[in-house]
Amino acid sequence: MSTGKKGEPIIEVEGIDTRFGDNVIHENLDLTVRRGEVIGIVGGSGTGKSVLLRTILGLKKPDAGRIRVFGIDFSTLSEDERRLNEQRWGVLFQDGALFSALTVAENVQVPYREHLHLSQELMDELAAVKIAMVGLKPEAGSLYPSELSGGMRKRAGLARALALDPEILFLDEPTAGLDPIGAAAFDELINDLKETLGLTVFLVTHDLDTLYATCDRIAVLAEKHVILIGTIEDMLRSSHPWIHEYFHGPRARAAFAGK
Ligand SMILES: Nc1ncnc2c1ncn2[C@@H]1O[C@H](COP(=O)(O)OP(=O)(O)OP(=O)(O)O)[C@@H](O)[C@H]1O
Repeated sequence: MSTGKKGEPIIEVEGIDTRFGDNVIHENLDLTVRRGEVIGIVGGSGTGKSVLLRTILGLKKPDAGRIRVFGIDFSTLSEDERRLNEQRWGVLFQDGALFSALTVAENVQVPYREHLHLSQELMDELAAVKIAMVGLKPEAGSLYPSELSGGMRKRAGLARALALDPEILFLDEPTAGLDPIGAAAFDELINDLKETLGLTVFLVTHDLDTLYATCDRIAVLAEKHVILIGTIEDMLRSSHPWIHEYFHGPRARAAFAGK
């Protein structure tokens, strides 16, 4: 569901500092994400990609600076207003974070139970739609997470992230642990969802194929802030040592070969 204009700022991070004790993760970090784009967040291990995602979601409070999502500074909202607006985004954490004691359909229904008052029949119908939307067969709804492959678990997690028709989808390493065919299928799914639902996608990834296949823009985290934001072409032109190594290294050449 898209309620704003494509291209308008949907996530605005202004001058944030983030610390754990003396460990400074972000310093004066700026980032603007536009409605309707898929933005890939890349950077070396430990540069604070996941922490940035968690900070935008309000799970970690920045030590300085301001964050607005949908034009709203969530830190100024009451608990009720915050919960209401949080329904406007969906999150797929790295491990899928499914409840192991619940079936796929029950997992997808968790946000309905949490935020809405719907009949069981309606929740079953809505969950079936989301399960179909992520390319799982209807039978998958009655399976438990332990009965799913890694790729199916990611899709099930995605179905739950999409349960409340979010405007923004946050994905943390969605293709990690998938084989190349499963990862490519997941990339295609992200593109389909972006096209059909007009979603904005905030994607933390190391996967060069995913970057190439799905991202409109890429933001590179290094030296405690976003050092470059732009298209793949902008990345390829950069002479920054890490960016050059990452986008011109042997794995990059393989990912971009023939494209
Ligand atoms: N809860 C926490 N308490 C203390 N330090 C933390 C916590 N979470 C993250 N950190 C530290 O923040 C830094 C950035 O971590 P983060 O997980 O964001 O990195 P990343 O860029 O996502 O790395 P990777 O690519 O390896 O997943 C690391 O030095 C990490 O040790």
